[in-house]
Amino acid sequence: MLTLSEDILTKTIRTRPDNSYKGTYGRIVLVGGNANFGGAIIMASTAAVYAGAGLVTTGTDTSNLSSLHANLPETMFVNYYDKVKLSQLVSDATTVVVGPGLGEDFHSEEVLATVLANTNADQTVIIDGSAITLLAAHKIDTPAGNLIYTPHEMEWQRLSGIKIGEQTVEANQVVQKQFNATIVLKKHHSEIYTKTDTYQLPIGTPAQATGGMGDTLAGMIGGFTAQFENQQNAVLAAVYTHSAIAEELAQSQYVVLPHQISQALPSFMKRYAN
Ligand SMILES: NC(=O)C1=CN([C@@H]2O[C@H](COP(=O)(O)OP(=O)(O)OC[C@H]3O[C@@H](n4cnc5c(N)ncnc54)[C@H](OP(=O)(O)O)[C@@H]3O)[C@@H](O)[C@H]2O)[C@@H](O)CC1
Ligand SMILES: Nc1ncnc2c1ncn2[C@@H]1O[C@H](COP(=O)(O)OP(=O)(O)O)[C@@H](O)[C@H]1O
Ligand SMILES: [Mg+2]
Repeated sequence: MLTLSEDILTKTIRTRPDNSYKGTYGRIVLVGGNANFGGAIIMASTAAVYAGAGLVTTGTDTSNLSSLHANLPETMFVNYYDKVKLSQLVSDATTVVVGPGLGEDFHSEEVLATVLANTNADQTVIIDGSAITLLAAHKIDTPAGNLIYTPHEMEWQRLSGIKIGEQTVEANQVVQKQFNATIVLKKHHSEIYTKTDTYQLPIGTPAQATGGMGDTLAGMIGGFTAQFENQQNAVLAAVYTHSAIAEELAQSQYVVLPHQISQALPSFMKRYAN
């Protein structure tokens, strides 16, 4: 197993060319946030915007609209039950994040099926939270293309069938190959299983153990993959950045709040851009 290092940041984060515009930095759609978990998709969308994604749209329950825009006026909104609009948005996107706060009921399942039915092989699709749990429980076709699953250990148990105590690198690699996808297995010192290599994140702090921290990571992976060309490096750099910012904040804070990671992103990324 390879150890991820700070080098991945300078390898990935690019100085923006003068002659560029918002379309240069990706069109990302984030789908999730039912009436109870609106915060999750707001945090994910915030992370995507603050990581620098060019055009961001949030597909969520209408009850989340005013808090979404009060927190994040940069994002656009679509009612995720509007099948026609959601399908169009997803097919026009470069990058899709689905799952944060989506919930697991019949309606959540329908929204997930609509999203996955409209993705295409040119896109990067990040599957997080409830979307992982739903895929583990129901027969929903997964699309071709660059799929990135971001499970915590219990979500990985549900999806892979490997019990938490038995999630060895070798066992996880076997399932990663069957999925032909990238797996970001989140825990203390998360592991990233790509199509070619396995990496371990050597940083991170229990100050990150708070609800919404993974939702924020999903949005960051979306923001990084939307902008940076090498998709594998973009995932690795997002995972590293998430915990590097947390470690910096934890030097003077007992707990690090997910939205604080997002707020620190523009200045943190500027330090590594080249
Ligand atoms: N503000 C919001 O809107 C928020 C919305 N959220 C959204 O909620 C949705 C559900 O996601 P979820 O992760 O909260 O619940 P679920 O998938 O049932 O997993 C929990 C179960 O797994 C177990 N477990 C074992 N190991 C574990 C590990 N390493 N890490 C974590 N859990 C571990 C754990 O064990 P226990 O804690 O009981 O010991 C428990 O039995 C999802 O869409 C998410 O985006 C949240 O982000 C919060 C903020
Ligand atoms: N003790 C810890 N050390 C390092 N990172 C942690 C620790 N606890 C949680 N994290 C990180 O916080 C995030 C939690 O993700 P997740 O469980 O999906 O949260 P949520 O769904 O509430 O947003 C992951 O990136 C995980 O690696
Ligand atoms: Mg989560």
